[in-house]
Parts: sequence; structure tokens; C-alpha cells
Amino acid sequence: MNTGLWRLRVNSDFSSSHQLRHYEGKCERLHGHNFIVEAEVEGRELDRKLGILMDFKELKRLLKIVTDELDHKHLNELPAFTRQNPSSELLAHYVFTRLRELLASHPVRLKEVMVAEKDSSRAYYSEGGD
Ligand SMILES: Nc1nc2c(c(=O)[nH]1)N=C([C@H](O)[C@H](O)COP(=O)(O)OP(=O)(O)OP(=O)(O)O)CN2
Ligand SMILES: [Zn+2]
Repeated sequence: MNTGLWRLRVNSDFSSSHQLRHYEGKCERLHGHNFIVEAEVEGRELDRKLGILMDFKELKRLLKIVTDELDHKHLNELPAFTRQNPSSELLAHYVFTRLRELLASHPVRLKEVMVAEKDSSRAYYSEGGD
């Protein structure tokens, strides 16, 4: 059964402080969030014996490597965010780029990453237009 498209979605989280430079309002001041992250991969070929696209365990392990890089940090001090703001949008871009590097040897395509400061405020990043 190797037709069609499968998508897998896993999540992780991290707790960090940040401040949005140039923001006119309270978010310019130092504050923190318990960020939630989701990542979705897709692929067309299942492992024939196991019937899985990619082991959820492995996908979660790789996502956790990335969220651990952000956990309990002041995000503005990380090299990726000394010049650009650690907004949800740019955090989603950061996680996407790092996770895609870690997925290089796996037969899946990273489709989308979501970062949420809270359940009601989510930013999504993807590439390729679909
Ligand atoms: N598009 C974005 N907008 C905002 C971002 C962002 O990353 N992308 N970030 C912030 C701040 O981080 C701020 O901390 C958001 O705080 P929040 O508590 O969500 O703001 P509110 O108090 O207005 O939320 P309520 O849910 O209405 O209490 C701001 N914007
Ligand atoms: Zn914030």
C-alpha cells in the first residue's frame, strides 16, 4: 500500500522568556511563555514490514532536540534572535529550519511547523506553497 500520502504530526514544548523589540506595548518588556510546538511531516512510502512512514518516537526525539535548544533560555540572547525578534512567526521558521536539517536522512518531507504562545495564538510556517 504505497500510493497516496501520509502525514504525521507530533508536538513538543518549551518555556522561555523573550521581549519583542520595537513593539509598542507590554510585549516589549521581558516576559515568558510556555510555548507549544507542532511539526508535520508527509511521505508516500511506508516501511513495508512495519507499515509506518516514520517512527513517531524518532520524530519526537528530533523535535525535542530543537525545542531543548530553546528551553529555559532568554530567546533574544540566542544567535538566531540577536538581530530579529523571537516572535512566534520567527520561532516557527527557526524550528522548521533546524528540524529539516535533522530530518535530512529520513524519507519524509517537513510540511509545516506551528508555534503557539498560548492555545489562542498560533503561528504556522511552511515552504513550497502547498
Ligand atoms: N503575530 C504576533 N503577534 C504577537 C506576538 C507574536 O509572536 N506574533 N507576540 C506577542 C507577545 O509575545 C505577547 O507576549 C503576547 O501576549 P499575549 O498574552 O498573547 O497578549 P494579550 O495579553 O493581548 O493576549 P490575551 O489573550 O488577549 O490576554 C504579541 N503579539
Ligand atoms: Zn511574548
